[in-house]
Amino acid sequence: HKKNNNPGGGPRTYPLIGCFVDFYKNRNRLLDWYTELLASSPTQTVVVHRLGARRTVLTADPACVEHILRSNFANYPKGKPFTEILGDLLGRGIFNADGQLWHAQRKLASREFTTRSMREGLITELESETSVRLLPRLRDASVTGRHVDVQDLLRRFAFDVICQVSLGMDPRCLEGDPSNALSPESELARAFEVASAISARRGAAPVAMIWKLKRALGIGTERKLREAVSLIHSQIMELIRARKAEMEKGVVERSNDDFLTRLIYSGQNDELARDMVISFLMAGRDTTSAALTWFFWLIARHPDAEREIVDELERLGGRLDYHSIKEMRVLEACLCESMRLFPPVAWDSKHAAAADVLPDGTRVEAGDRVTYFPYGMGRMEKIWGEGCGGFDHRRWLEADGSGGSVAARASPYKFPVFQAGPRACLGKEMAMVQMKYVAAAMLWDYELRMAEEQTPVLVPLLTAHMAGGLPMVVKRRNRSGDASSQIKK
Ligand code: HEM
Repeated sequence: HKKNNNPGGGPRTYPLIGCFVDFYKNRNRLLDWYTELLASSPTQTVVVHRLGARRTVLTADPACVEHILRSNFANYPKGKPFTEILGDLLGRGIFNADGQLWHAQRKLASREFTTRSMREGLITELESETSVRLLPRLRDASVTGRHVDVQDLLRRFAFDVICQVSLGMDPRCLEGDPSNALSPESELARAFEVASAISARRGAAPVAMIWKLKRALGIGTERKLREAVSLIHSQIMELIRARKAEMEKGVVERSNDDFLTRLIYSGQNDELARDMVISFLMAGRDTTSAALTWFFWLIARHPDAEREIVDELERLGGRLDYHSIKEMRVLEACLCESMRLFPPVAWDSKHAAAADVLPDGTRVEAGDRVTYFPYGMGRMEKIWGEGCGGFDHRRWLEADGSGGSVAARASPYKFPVFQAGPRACLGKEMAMVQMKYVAAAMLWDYELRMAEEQTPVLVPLLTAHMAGGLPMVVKRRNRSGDASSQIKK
């Protein structure tokens, strides 16, 4: 049932029925199955036709990825099939917009990400969230011996931070006992959880008609989605109203660190401001926590790499200021290596506006879904060499000497975990700073080991979720010549 219908050495095509059977057989290991298909394709691209589903071109070829994301960017918008799926939650926000609407928001948001106040606001927020909430949790666990679900901890942490940075509001997800009821603010976190999980399931549904029908009838998961979205909308609108009132009273400064306040000052209409911050929350919420969850799992299995990270932190005097964070090269290499193997966004799709031919000869038809696949690319021997399925952070350090960023060392088209080209992730620098800060703070004081030997399963929801969480045992670290275990700021 598999035929190479491109005698010039182009990609294999997987036609209707055979593929459907294979798809069903591999439904619980789709990422690895697609990786195998791509590795055996002559050009690391495959075309998948599945009964009832849109024709999909899936590629792990850096030249094709560059073509889609940069050279012929205009032909590969997200497209209606994508924006429809997330539209109820994200509205017209940057994450879900194409064309002029996207371009205008991109310009506005890019300015925000380069401001010093954003950077300073982030570091201040990381300092307090880490010292007041995160580290005390680990200290308790090290004393009581209770296991900690590191994935849950990191997700709560990330939600608190992104809400502070984007909304100037603290949902207190990581506060108090984890078994306690959520604060009213973190009802927002729960609503986001529900809305993004149901939206992700819409994307994975074999036939779009079914969720559309359920939406029209207002039943089942679609009703839950509508309720969650309505809670998110009303909480953020309420926040906008309150912020405006504070502004009128002169209680809030124009230079406030959060994105929402600056959007209001710039004269955005309320609905667009709401949609923009929702996109930021979506983009910044589960991505860093997904990356760090897989990082901690890998590091627990590679004590040599962990030792090198801690040695580097000791050389930097345990400092966590912006400058020291930039200097953490071994840590950055370990983070890049774990994102190579477990990218937070495992795959990402565009929809072709017009017919096209990719650099490897694959023909694209108008309306095709065209997907680049960071998960498969990280495991392609043609890209990373033999044995690339294993963790080896040194591959990122070998070319060192330039003093530049470790992450910048691989072409973004070969390592598109933050996407690449005009629509590349706006939060990349912020994410790297945050992940380095959190990993350094945790590893400086604590050793984290698996509570039980497990081979975790990656569930590619909107981000790479670890099924069942990551239960870990926490032990206080004995550092060489350790006088003080406090983080210096
Ligand atoms: C490890 C962490 C992160 C990873 C791997 C990551 C990855 C990505 C990817 C793959 C995209 C493209 C998605 C698409 O177009 O479908 C994206 C877009 C975006 N990311 Fe990130 N991201 C991370 C963290 C963040 C953070 C912390 C923020 C801050 C709010 C952020 C803000 C954005 C924004 C605003 C976009 C939309 C850009 C546009 O459409 O022009 N990201 N990110």
